[in-house]
Amino acid sequence: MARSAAFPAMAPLPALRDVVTLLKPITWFPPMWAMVCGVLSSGVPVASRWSFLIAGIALAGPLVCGTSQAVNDWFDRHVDAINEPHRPIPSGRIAGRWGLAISIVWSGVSLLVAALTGPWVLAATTLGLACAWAYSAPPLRFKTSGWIGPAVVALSYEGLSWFTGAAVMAGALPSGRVLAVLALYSLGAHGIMTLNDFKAVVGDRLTGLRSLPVILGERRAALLASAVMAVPQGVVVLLLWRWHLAVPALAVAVLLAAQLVLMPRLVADPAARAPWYNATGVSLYVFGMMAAALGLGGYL
Ligand SMILES: C/C(=C\COP(=O)(O)OP(=O)(O)O)CCC[C@H](C)CCC[C@H](C)CCCC(C)C
Repeated sequence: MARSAAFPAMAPLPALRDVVTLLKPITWFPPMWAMVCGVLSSGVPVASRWSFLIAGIALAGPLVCGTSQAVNDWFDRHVDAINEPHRPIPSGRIAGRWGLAISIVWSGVSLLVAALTGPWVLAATTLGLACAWAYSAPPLRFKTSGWIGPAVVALSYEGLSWFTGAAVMAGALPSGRVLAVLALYSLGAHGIMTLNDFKAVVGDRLTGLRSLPVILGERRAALLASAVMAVPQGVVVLLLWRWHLAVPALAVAVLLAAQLVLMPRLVADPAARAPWYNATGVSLYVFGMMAAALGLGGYL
């Protein structure tokens, strides 16, 4: 008997190279960096907690962030067929339901590593995975909202990673100063996440995704994203200065001033220049995060 729809042929095993592409290593950097910022901002010597540091960085990057990318590509496979047809799932390199299977297995591996690392990390990982699935998967699919989607990513990428790094090192709730700075950088990251939406405006409009560039128009969304990135950093400068952390305050101020110089170029043509701004302005932003963390931890 020929294979029927009731007994479909098993899709071929994906190549390792395509699985790694699906997990998008380039996206792992922000949460790994935020985790390190959290660790340093706690002021607890890193040498005393090496094993946590390695597990925490692996969870923030390849494991939980990697899972979030696989989940996203699985549930976005129809829109990606328009916007990004070369990706592993729409191109057919990861065929059948392998995209979903990889998302589930990688979630399980993340939970296992987190459980072996400790209760704080397990709680943070569970929350991170819940955000990862809710961001892309129905019924919540937060990414369809231009406000809630970037907020969930910003809070989990920057805030949750920084919080976990600081909380585990200190073995307690981080200080009010650390919480204030991580909250401000999470808020600013909302603007960074909006930059990600300029490349997909056509497909998003066609498929009803209400990203900020779709609902506000590209120029107004770029202006808003610039303000959302800049204002929290300005508040960080004032707070650091108030706490007598003059060197980090000055460092963050100089890095912010350089971003303000770059922003008009972004606003002039956001669709074309968002990748350029990601490489320049956003890099300055993340160096500012590190300067603030080093200041809070007493290193600067
Ligand atoms: C998939 C994500 C962003 C990209 O979305 P978009 O649809 O615009 O994608 P494309 O441009 O590629 O089409 C990220 C979703 C992130 C998620 C909400 C949560 C991730 C959690 C963190 C990595 C936190 C880790 C915490 C740690 C303590 C374990």
